[in-house]
Amino acid sequence: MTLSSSLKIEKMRMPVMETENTTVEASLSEVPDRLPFPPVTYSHILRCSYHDWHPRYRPLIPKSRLISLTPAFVNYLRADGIVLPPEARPPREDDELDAYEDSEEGEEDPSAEWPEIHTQIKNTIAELGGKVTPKLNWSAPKDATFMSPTNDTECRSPNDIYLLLKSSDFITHDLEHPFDDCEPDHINGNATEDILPDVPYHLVLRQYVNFNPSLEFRCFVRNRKLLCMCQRDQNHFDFLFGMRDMLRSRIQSFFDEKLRDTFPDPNFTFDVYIPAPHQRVWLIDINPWAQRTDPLLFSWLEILRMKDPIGFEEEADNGVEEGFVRISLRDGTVITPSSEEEAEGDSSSEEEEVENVAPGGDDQFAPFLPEFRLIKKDDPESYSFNTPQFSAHKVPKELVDASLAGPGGMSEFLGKWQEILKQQEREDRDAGNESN
Ligand SMILES: Nc1ncnc2c1ncn2[C@@H]1O[C@H](COP(=O)(O)OP(=O)(O)OP(=O)(O)O)[C@@H](O)[C@H]1O
Ligand SMILES: [Mg+2]
Repeated sequence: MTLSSSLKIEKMRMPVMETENTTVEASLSEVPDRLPFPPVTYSHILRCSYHDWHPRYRPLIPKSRLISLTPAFVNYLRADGIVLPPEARPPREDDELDAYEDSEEGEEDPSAEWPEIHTQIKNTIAELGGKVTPKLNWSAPKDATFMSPTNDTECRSPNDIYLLLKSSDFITHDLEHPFDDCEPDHINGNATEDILPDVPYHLVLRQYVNFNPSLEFRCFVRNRKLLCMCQRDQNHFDFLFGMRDMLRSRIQSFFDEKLRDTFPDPNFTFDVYIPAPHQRVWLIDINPWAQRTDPLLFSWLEILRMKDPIGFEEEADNGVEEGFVRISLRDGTVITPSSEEEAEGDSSSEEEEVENVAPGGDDQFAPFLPEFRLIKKDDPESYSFNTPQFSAHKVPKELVDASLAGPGGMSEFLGKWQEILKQQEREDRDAGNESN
Protein backbone atom coordinates (compact mmCIF):
# COMPACT_ATOMS: atom_id res chain seq x y z
CA MET A 1 0.00 0.00 0.00
CA THR A 2 1.53 3.31 -0.94
CA LEU A 3 0.60 6.69 0.39
CA SER A 4 -2.34 7.96 -1.56
CA SER A 5 -2.00 9.45 -5.01
CA SER A 6 -3.88 12.69 -4.86
CA LEU A 7 -6.73 13.81 -7.03
CA LYS A 8 -4.43 16.56 -8.26
CA ILE A 9 -2.20 13.92 -9.80
CA GLU A 10 -5.27 12.24 -11.27
CA LYS A 11 -6.18 15.51 -12.94
CA MET A 12 -2.69 15.96 -14.31
CA ARG A 13 -2.71 12.48 -15.74
CA MET A 14 -6.10 12.55 -17.37
CA PRO A 15 -5.92 14.81 -20.42
CA VAL A 16 -4.05 12.52 -22.81
CA MET A 17 -3.56 8.88 -22.05
CA GLU A 18 -2.56 6.27 -24.57
CA THR A 19 -4.55 3.11 -23.96
CA GLU A 20 -4.03 -0.29 -25.56
CA ASN A 21 -6.23 0.61 -28.51
CA THR A 22 -7.48 4.12 -28.14
CA THR A 23 -6.47 7.57 -27.08
CA VAL A 24 -8.68 8.87 -24.29
CA GLU A 25 -9.08 12.59 -24.10
CA ALA A 26 -10.95 14.05 -21.18
CA SER A 27 -11.56 17.64 -20.47
CA LEU A 28 -10.72 18.85 -17.00
CA SER A 29 -14.29 20.07 -16.58
CA GLU A 30 -15.38 16.41 -16.56
CA VAL A 31 -13.16 15.63 -13.59
CA PRO A 32 -15.16 15.47 -10.33
CA ASP A 33 -13.87 17.00 -7.09
CA ARG A 34 -13.75 13.61 -5.40
CA LEU A 35 -12.93 10.28 -6.92
CA PRO A 36 -16.17 8.29 -7.10
CA PHE A 37 -15.06 5.32 -4.99
CA PRO A 38 -17.66 3.35 -3.08
CA PRO A 39 -17.07 3.80 0.69
CA VAL A 40 -13.95 2.01 1.88
CA THR A 41 -14.81 0.16 5.07
CA TYR A 42 -12.60 -0.96 7.95
CA SER A 43 -13.28 -4.58 7.16
CA HIS A 44 -12.27 -4.13 3.51
CA ILE A 45 -8.88 -2.87 4.68
CA LEU A 46 -8.57 -5.77 7.13
CA ARG A 47 -9.47 -8.31 4.42
CA CYS A 48 -6.60 -6.94 2.30
CA SER A 49 -4.15 -7.54 5.15
CA TYR A 50 -1.63 -10.29 4.36
CA HIS A 51 -2.47 -12.19 7.55
CA ASP A 52 -6.14 -12.37 6.54
CA TRP A 53 -5.78 -13.73 2.99
CA HIS A 54 -2.52 -15.68 3.34
CA PRO A 55 -4.11 -18.86 4.81
CA ARG A 56 -6.74 -18.94 2.03
CA TYR A 57 -4.28 -18.59 -0.85
CA ARG A 58 -1.20 -20.28 0.58
CA PRO A 59 -0.52 -22.59 -2.41
CA LEU A 60 -0.60 -19.58 -4.76
CA ILE A 61 1.96 -17.52 -2.84
CA PRO A 62 5.77 -17.75 -2.99
CA LYS A 63 7.21 -19.19 0.22
CA SER A 64 6.52 -16.88 3.16
CA ARG A 65 6.03 -17.00 6.92
CA LEU A 66 4.01 -14.84 9.28
CA ILE A 67 5.10 -13.82 12.75
CA SER A 68 2.36 -12.50 15.01
CA LEU A 69 3.69 -9.36 16.68
CA THR A 70 3.42 -8.53 20.37
CA PRO A 71 2.44 -5.03 21.56
CA ALA A 72 6.03 -4.59 22.82
CA PHE A 73 7.42 -5.15 19.33
CA VAL A 74 4.81 -2.88 17.73
CA ASN A 75 5.79 -0.19 20.28
CA TYR A 76 9.42 -0.63 19.25
CA LEU A 77 8.48 -0.09 15.59
CA ARG A 78 6.43 2.95 16.53
CA ALA A 79 9.10 4.57 18.72
CA ASP A 80 11.13 7.48 17.38
CA GLY A 81 14.77 6.88 16.66
CA ILE A 82 16.52 3.78 15.43
CA VAL A 83 18.16 1.66 18.10
CA LEU A 84 19.16 -1.80 16.97
CA PRO A 85 19.94 -4.78 19.17
CA PRO A 86 23.69 -5.27 19.53
CA GLU A 87 24.97 -7.71 16.97
CA ALA A 88 27.22 -10.50 18.14
CA ARG A 89 30.41 -10.07 16.19
CA PRO A 90 33.12 -12.69 16.14
CA PRO A 91 36.13 -11.53 18.22
CA ARG A 92 39.05 -10.39 16.08
CA GLU A 93 42.61 -11.39 16.83
CA ASP A 94 43.60 -7.85 17.73
CA ASP A 95 40.67 -7.44 20.12
CA GLU A 96 41.71 -6.73 23.66
CA LEU A 97 39.27 -8.98 25.52
CA ASP A 98 38.57 -6.34 28.21
CA ALA A 99 37.84 -3.61 25.70
CA TYR A 100 35.47 -5.91 23.77
CA GLU A 101 33.48 -6.77 26.88
CA ASP A 102 33.31 -3.11 27.93
CA SER A 103 31.79 -2.02 24.62
CA GLU A 104 29.14 -4.75 24.77
CA GLU A 105 28.13 -3.94 28.34
CA GLY A 106 27.01 -0.37 27.81
CA GLU A 107 24.85 -1.10 24.75
CA GLU A 108 21.09 -0.78 24.93
CA ASP A 109 19.24 -3.87 23.73
CA PRO A 110 15.67 -3.13 22.63
CA SER A 111 15.09 -6.82 21.89
CA ALA A 112 15.16 -7.49 25.64
CA GLU A 113 11.50 -6.36 25.52
CA TRP A 114 10.58 -8.90 22.84
CA PRO A 115 13.10 -11.76 22.98
CA GLU A 116 10.68 -14.35 21.59
CA ILE A 117 10.01 -12.27 18.44
CA HIS A 118 13.74 -11.71 17.95
CA THR A 119 14.37 -15.45 18.15
CA GLN A 120 11.46 -16.28 15.85
CA ILE A 121 12.77 -13.82 13.25
CA LYS A 122 16.27 -15.31 13.45
CA ASN A 123 14.90 -18.85 13.08
CA THR A 124 12.59 -17.91 10.21
CA ILE A 125 15.43 -16.28 8.26
CA ALA A 126 17.40 -19.50 8.65
CA GLU A 127 14.38 -21.63 7.68
CA LEU A 128 13.89 -19.57 4.50
CA GLY A 129 17.47 -20.08 3.39
CA GLY A 130 19.17 -17.04 4.92
CA LYS A 131 17.64 -14.27 2.78
CA VAL A 132 14.19 -12.75 3.24
CA THR A 133 12.22 -9.67 2.27
CA PRO A 134 9.95 -8.23 4.96
CA LYS A 135 6.58 -6.53 5.01
CA LEU A 136 3.96 -5.63 7.55
CA ASN A 137 0.21 -6.32 7.15
CA TRP A 138 -0.10 -4.21 4.00
CA SER A 139 3.19 -2.63 3.04
CA ALA A 140 6.76 -3.49 2.20
CA PRO A 141 9.44 -0.93 3.17
CA LYS A 142 10.26 -0.19 -0.47
CA ASP A 143 10.89 3.46 0.30
CA ALA A 144 13.70 2.60 2.74
CA THR A 145 16.00 0.65 0.45
CA PHE A 146 18.49 3.53 0.60
CA MET A 147 19.31 2.19 4.08
CA SER A 148 20.45 -1.11 2.65
CA PRO A 149 23.95 -1.72 1.35
CA THR A 150 22.42 -3.75 -1.48
CA ASN A 151 19.87 -0.98 -2.20
CA ASP A 152 16.93 -3.39 -2.06
CA THR A 153 14.79 -5.09 0.57
CA GLU A 154 16.93 -8.22 0.95
CA CYS A 155 17.56 -8.96 4.63
CA ARG A 156 19.96 -11.48 6.11
CA SER A 157 19.68 -10.64 9.79
CA PRO A 158 16.99 -9.41 12.20
CA ASN A 159 18.77 -6.04 12.35
CA ASP A 160 18.51 -5.65 8.56
CA ILE A 161 14.75 -6.09 9.00
CA TYR A 162 14.40 -3.68 11.95
CA LEU A 163 16.38 -0.99 10.16
CA LEU A 164 14.23 -1.19 7.00
CA LEU A 165 10.94 -1.28 8.92
CA LYS A 166 11.87 1.62 11.19
CA SER A 167 13.08 3.76 8.27
CA SER A 168 9.99 3.36 6.10
CA ASP A 169 7.11 5.81 5.78
CA PHE A 170 5.04 3.03 4.22
CA ILE A 171 5.43 0.98 7.41
CA THR A 172 4.52 4.03 9.49
CA HIS A 173 1.35 4.29 7.41
CA ASP A 174 0.48 0.66 8.26
CA LEU A 175 1.08 1.40 11.94
CA GLU A 176 -0.54 4.79 12.32
CA HIS A 177 -3.00 5.34 9.47
CA PRO A 178 -4.37 2.05 8.13
CA PHE A 179 -7.97 3.24 8.37
CA ASP A 180 -7.55 6.77 7.06
CA ASP A 181 -10.46 7.76 4.79
CA CYS A 182 -12.38 4.63 5.78
CA GLU A 183 -15.74 4.24 7.42
CA PRO A 184 -17.41 1.68 9.67
CA ASP A 185 -19.12 -1.29 8.09
CA HIS A 186 -22.85 -1.38 7.56
CA ILE A 187 -24.91 -4.24 8.90
CA ASN A 188 -28.49 -4.41 7.61
CA GLY A 189 -28.11 -0.90 6.29
CA ASN A 190 -27.03 0.50 9.66
CA ALA A 191 -23.53 1.75 10.30
CA THR A 192 -21.76 -0.11 13.08
CA GLU A 193 -20.10 1.83 15.89
CA ASP A 194 -17.28 4.02 14.61
CA ILE A 195 -14.47 2.45 16.63
CA LEU A 196 -11.23 1.76 14.82
CA PRO A 197 -10.64 -1.98 14.79
CA ASP A 198 -7.63 -3.47 16.54
CA VAL A 199 -5.10 -4.58 13.98
CA PRO A 200 -3.51 -7.97 14.55
CA TYR A 201 -0.05 -6.85 13.41
CA HIS A 202 2.09 -9.43 11.67
CA LEU A 203 5.56 -9.44 10.23
CA VAL A 204 5.60 -11.19 6.87
CA LEU A 205 8.92 -12.73 5.90
CA ARG A 206 9.11 -13.85 2.28
CA GLN A 207 11.93 -15.99 1.03
CA TYR A 208 14.03 -13.60 -1.03
CA VAL A 209 13.96 -14.37 -4.74
CA ASN A 210 15.54 -12.33 -7.52
CA PHE A 211 12.36 -10.98 -9.07
CA ASN A 212 12.31 -9.98 -12.73
CA PRO A 213 10.35 -6.72 -12.37
CA SER A 214 9.11 -6.79 -15.96
CA LEU A 215 6.95 -9.80 -15.11
CA GLU A 216 5.08 -8.22 -12.21
CA PHE A 217 1.56 -7.02 -12.94
CA ARG A 218 -1.21 -5.20 -11.07
CA CYS A 219 -4.80 -6.24 -11.78
CA PHE A 220 -8.02 -4.39 -11.00
CA VAL A 221 -11.24 -6.20 -10.07
CA ARG A 222 -14.65 -4.54 -9.93
CA ASN A 223 -17.84 -6.43 -9.15
CA ARG A 224 -15.89 -9.68 -9.41
CA LYS A 225 -14.88 -8.87 -12.99
CA LEU A 226 -11.30 -8.47 -14.06
CA LEU A 227 -11.42 -4.95 -15.42
CA CYS A 228 -7.87 -4.13 -16.44
CA MET A 229 -4.24 -4.79 -15.67
CA CYS A 230 -0.84 -3.26 -16.22
CA GLN A 231 2.84 -3.83 -15.60
CA ARG A 232 4.10 -2.75 -12.17
CA ASP A 233 7.56 -1.65 -13.16
CA GLN A 234 7.70 1.73 -14.85
CA ASN A 235 10.12 0.85 -17.65
CA HIS A 236 9.51 -0.11 -21.24
CA PHE A 237 10.05 -3.80 -21.98
CA ASP A 238 9.74 -4.49 -25.67
CA PHE A 239 9.32 -8.25 -25.33
CA LEU A 240 6.15 -7.88 -23.24
CA PHE A 241 4.14 -6.72 -26.27
CA GLY A 242 4.51 -10.08 -27.99
CA MET A 243 3.46 -11.87 -24.80
CA ARG A 244 0.51 -9.66 -23.91
CA ASP A 245 -2.30 -11.97 -25.06
CA MET A 246 -0.74 -15.01 -23.45
CA LEU A 247 -0.15 -13.20 -20.15
CA ARG A 248 -3.66 -11.75 -20.16
CA SER A 249 -5.10 -15.18 -20.72
CA ARG A 250 -3.02 -16.63 -17.84
CA ILE A 251 -4.10 -13.86 -15.48
CA GLN A 252 -7.75 -14.16 -16.50
CA SER A 253 -7.76 -17.92 -15.84
CA PHE A 254 -5.93 -17.43 -12.54
CA PHE A 255 -8.49 -14.87 -11.48
CA ASP A 256 -11.49 -16.94 -12.62
CA GLU A 257 -10.29 -20.11 -10.97
CA LYS A 258 -8.60 -18.90 -7.79
CA LEU A 259 -9.77 -15.47 -6.76
CA ARG A 260 -13.08 -14.44 -8.27
CA ASP A 261 -15.36 -16.41 -6.00
CA THR A 262 -13.13 -16.71 -2.96
CA PHE A 263 -12.07 -13.17 -2.12
CA PRO A 264 -14.73 -11.81 0.26
CA ASP A 265 -15.09 -8.40 -1.42
CA PRO A 266 -16.28 -7.80 -4.98
CA ASN A 267 -13.79 -4.94 -5.55
CA PHE A 268 -10.05 -5.23 -4.98
CA THR A 269 -6.73 -5.18 -6.77
CA PHE A 270 -4.16 -7.95 -6.83
CA ASP A 271 -0.53 -8.22 -7.84
CA VAL A 272 0.92 -11.20 -9.63
CA TYR A 273 4.31 -12.44 -10.76
CA ILE A 274 4.60 -14.68 -13.83
CA PRO A 275 8.23 -15.77 -14.16
CA ALA A 276 9.52 -17.75 -17.15
CA PRO A 277 8.34 -20.11 -18.56
CA HIS A 278 5.18 -18.09 -17.78
CA GLN A 279 3.01 -21.11 -17.01
CA ARG A 280 2.40 -20.33 -13.39
CA VAL A 281 0.89 -17.22 -11.87
CA TRP A 282 2.04 -16.34 -8.35
CA LEU A 283 -0.04 -14.14 -6.08
CA ILE A 284 2.12 -11.42 -4.52
CA ASP A 285 -0.36 -9.10 -2.84
CA ILE A 286 -3.96 -8.01 -2.53
CA ASN A 287 -4.63 -4.28 -2.23
CA PRO A 288 -7.72 -2.27 -1.35
CA TRP A 289 -10.04 -0.82 -3.96
CA ALA A 290 -9.19 2.64 -2.71
CA GLN A 291 -7.28 5.73 -3.65
CA ARG A 292 -4.34 4.65 -1.46
CA THR A 293 -3.57 1.85 -3.93
CA ASP A 294 -1.38 3.15 -6.72
CA PRO A 295 -3.20 2.72 -10.06
CA LEU A 296 0.23 2.77 -11.77
CA LEU A 297 -0.29 3.13 -15.54
CA PHE A 298 -3.96 4.04 -15.16
CA SER A 299 -5.59 6.85 -13.27
CA TRP A 300 -8.24 5.90 -10.73
CA LEU A 301 -10.79 8.12 -12.43
CA GLU A 302 -10.18 6.29 -15.66
CA ILE A 303 -10.59 2.92 -13.94
CA LEU A 304 -13.70 3.98 -12.07
CA ARG A 305 -15.29 5.14 -15.33
CA MET A 306 -14.17 2.13 -17.34
CA LYS A 307 -16.79 -0.10 -18.92
CA ASP A 308 -16.90 -3.74 -17.86
CA PRO A 309 -15.40 -6.08 -20.43
CA ILE A 310 -18.38 -7.88 -21.90
CA GLY A 311 -16.67 -11.20 -21.41
CA PHE A 312 -16.27 -14.15 -23.65
CA GLU A 313 -16.38 -17.89 -23.59
CA GLU A 314 -13.28 -19.62 -24.74
CA GLU A 315 -14.12 -22.41 -27.14
CA ALA A 316 -14.73 -25.62 -25.26
CA ASP A 317 -12.95 -27.68 -27.89
CA ASN A 318 -9.19 -27.90 -28.08
CA GLY A 319 -8.97 -25.55 -30.99
CA VAL A 320 -7.76 -22.78 -28.72
CA GLU A 321 -4.28 -21.82 -29.77
CA GLU A 322 -1.78 -21.08 -27.03
CA GLY A 323 -1.64 -17.36 -26.50
CA PHE A 324 -4.87 -16.47 -28.27
CA VAL A 325 -8.43 -16.05 -27.19
CA ARG A 326 -10.79 -17.31 -29.87
CA ILE A 327 -14.14 -15.60 -29.89
CA SER A 328 -17.06 -16.47 -32.10
CA LEU A 329 -18.51 -13.49 -33.89
CA ARG A 330 -21.42 -13.30 -36.26
CA ASP A 331 -22.78 -10.04 -37.59
CA GLY A 332 -20.93 -8.20 -34.88
CA THR A 333 -22.56 -10.26 -32.12
CA VAL A 334 -20.71 -12.35 -29.59
CA ILE A 335 -21.77 -15.94 -29.87
CA THR A 336 -20.91 -18.21 -27.01
CA PRO A 337 -20.53 -21.92 -27.70
CA SER A 338 -23.92 -22.69 -26.15
CA SER A 339 -25.85 -20.07 -28.14
CA GLU A 340 -24.02 -21.21 -31.22
CA GLU A 341 -25.23 -24.76 -30.70
CA GLU A 342 -28.78 -23.56 -30.36
CA ALA A 343 -28.56 -21.50 -33.52
CA GLU A 344 -27.12 -24.03 -35.92
CA GLY A 345 -24.39 -26.56 -36.46
CA ASP A 346 -20.71 -25.95 -37.04
CA SER A 347 -19.87 -22.30 -37.62
CA SER A 348 -16.10 -22.49 -37.28
CA SER A 349 -15.66 -20.83 -40.66
CA GLU A 350 -17.19 -17.69 -39.22
CA GLU A 351 -14.83 -17.50 -36.28
CA GLU A 352 -12.40 -14.66 -36.07
CA GLU A 353 -9.51 -14.07 -33.77
CA VAL A 354 -9.99 -10.71 -32.16
CA GLU A 355 -7.96 -8.64 -29.78
CA ASN A 356 -9.39 -6.15 -27.39
CA VAL A 357 -11.84 -4.57 -29.81
CA ALA A 358 -15.51 -3.84 -29.53
CA PRO A 359 -18.12 -5.04 -32.05
CA GLY A 360 -17.96 -2.84 -35.11
CA GLY A 361 -14.78 -1.26 -33.72
CA ASP A 362 -16.84 1.42 -31.99
CA ASP A 363 -15.16 2.84 -28.89
CA GLN A 364 -18.56 3.54 -27.34
CA PHE A 365 -19.01 -0.18 -26.80
CA ALA A 366 -17.50 -2.07 -23.95
CA PRO A 367 -14.30 -3.98 -24.74
CA PHE A 368 -14.31 -7.76 -24.99
CA LEU A 369 -11.26 -8.24 -22.86
CA PRO A 370 -9.73 -6.52 -19.85
CA GLU A 371 -7.31 -3.87 -21.04
CA PHE A 372 -3.70 -4.87 -20.46
CA ARG A 373 -1.64 -1.71 -20.45
CA LEU A 374 2.10 -1.79 -21.04
CA ILE A 375 4.60 1.02 -21.24
CA LYS A 376 5.39 1.97 -24.79
CA LYS A 377 8.88 3.01 -25.76
CA ASP A 378 8.27 6.74 -25.73
CA ASP A 379 5.64 6.90 -22.99
CA PRO A 380 6.29 9.73 -20.55
CA GLU A 381 5.52 7.26 -17.73
CA SER A 382 8.63 5.32 -18.67
CA TYR A 383 11.35 6.02 -16.15
CA SER A 384 14.94 5.99 -17.13
CA PHE A 385 16.44 2.76 -15.81
CA ASN A 386 18.57 4.82 -13.44
CA THR A 387 15.84 6.82 -11.77
CA PRO A 388 14.58 5.38 -8.52
CA GLN A 389 10.89 5.24 -7.71
CA PHE A 390 9.29 6.87 -4.65
CA SER A 391 10.83 10.24 -5.43
CA ALA A 392 8.72 11.73 -2.64
CA HIS A 393 10.86 9.70 -0.26
CA LYS A 394 14.26 10.67 -1.60
CA VAL A 395 17.05 11.41 0.87
CA PRO A 396 20.15 13.57 0.62
CA LYS A 397 22.78 12.22 -1.76
CA GLU A 398 25.37 12.08 1.06
CA LEU A 399 23.24 9.51 2.87
CA VAL A 400 22.90 7.34 -0.19
CA ASP A 401 26.63 7.65 -0.90
CA ALA A 402 27.37 6.73 2.69
CA SER A 403 25.15 3.67 2.49
CA LEU A 404 26.83 2.50 -0.69
CA ALA A 405 30.35 3.36 0.37
CA GLY A 406 31.38 0.46 2.49
CA PRO A 407 30.64 -3.21 2.86
CA GLY A 408 30.27 -2.66 6.61
CA GLY A 409 26.50 -3.15 6.56
CA MET A 410 23.58 -1.19 7.80
CA SER A 411 24.79 -0.54 11.35
CA GLU A 412 27.88 1.15 9.98
CA PHE A 413 25.66 3.29 7.82
CA LEU A 414 23.78 4.49 10.89
CA GLY A 415 27.09 5.54 12.41
CA LYS A 416 27.94 7.45 9.26
CA TRP A 417 24.59 9.15 9.36
CA GLN A 418 25.25 10.39 12.89
CA GLU A 419 28.66 11.64 11.76
CA ILE A 420 27.11 13.54 8.86
CA LEU A 421 24.58 15.17 11.17
CA LYS A 422 27.27 16.15 13.67
CA GLN A 423 29.47 17.52 10.88
CA GLN A 424 26.52 19.54 9.62
CA GLU A 425 25.92 20.92 13.15
CA ARG A 426 29.60 21.88 13.42
CA GLU A 427 29.49 23.64 10.05
CA ASP A 428 26.32 25.48 10.99
CA ARG A 429 27.91 26.55 14.28
CA ASP A 430 31.10 27.72 12.54
CA ALA A 431 29.08 29.60 9.93
CA GLY A 432 27.12 31.25 12.79
CA ASN A 433 30.35 32.26 14.58
CA GLU A 434 31.83 33.71 11.39
CA SER A 435 28.79 35.82 10.68
CA ASN A 436 28.70 37.15 14.30
N1 LIG B 1 9.80 -13.12 -2.38
C1 LIG B 1 10.29 -11.97 -2.87
N2 LIG B 1 11.61 -11.83 -3.10
C2 LIG B 1 12.12 -10.68 -3.60
N3 LIG B 1 11.39 -9.62 -3.90
C3 LIG B 1 10.06 -9.71 -3.69
C4 LIG B 1 9.44 -10.87 -3.16
N4 LIG B 1 8.11 -10.67 -3.07
C5 LIG B 1 7.92 -9.43 -3.51
N5 LIG B 1 9.07 -8.84 -3.88
C6 LIG B 1 9.25 -7.49 -4.42
O1 LIG B 1 8.76 -6.57 -3.49
C7 LIG B 1 7.90 -5.67 -4.14
C8 LIG B 1 6.89 -5.13 -3.17
O2 LIG B 1 6.09 -6.15 -2.65
P1 LIG B 1 4.57 -5.90 -2.33
O3 LIG B 1 3.78 -5.73 -3.55
O4 LIG B 1 4.14 -6.98 -1.40
O5 LIG B 1 4.70 -4.50 -1.53
P2 LIG B 1 3.57 -3.42 -1.26
O6 LIG B 1 4.10 -2.52 -0.21
O7 LIG B 1 2.28 -4.08 -1.00
O8 LIG B 1 3.54 -2.64 -2.66
P3 LIG B 1 2.39 -1.62 -3.13
O9 LIG B 1 2.49 -0.43 -2.27
O10 LIG B 1 2.75 -1.32 -4.55
O11 LIG B 1 1.07 -2.33 -2.98
C9 LIG B 1 7.32 -6.45 -5.29
O12 LIG B 1 6.91 -5.61 -6.33
C10 LIG B 1 8.47 -7.33 -5.70
O13 LIG B 1 9.30 -6.65 -6.63
MG1 LIG C 1 0.48 -3.95 -1.93
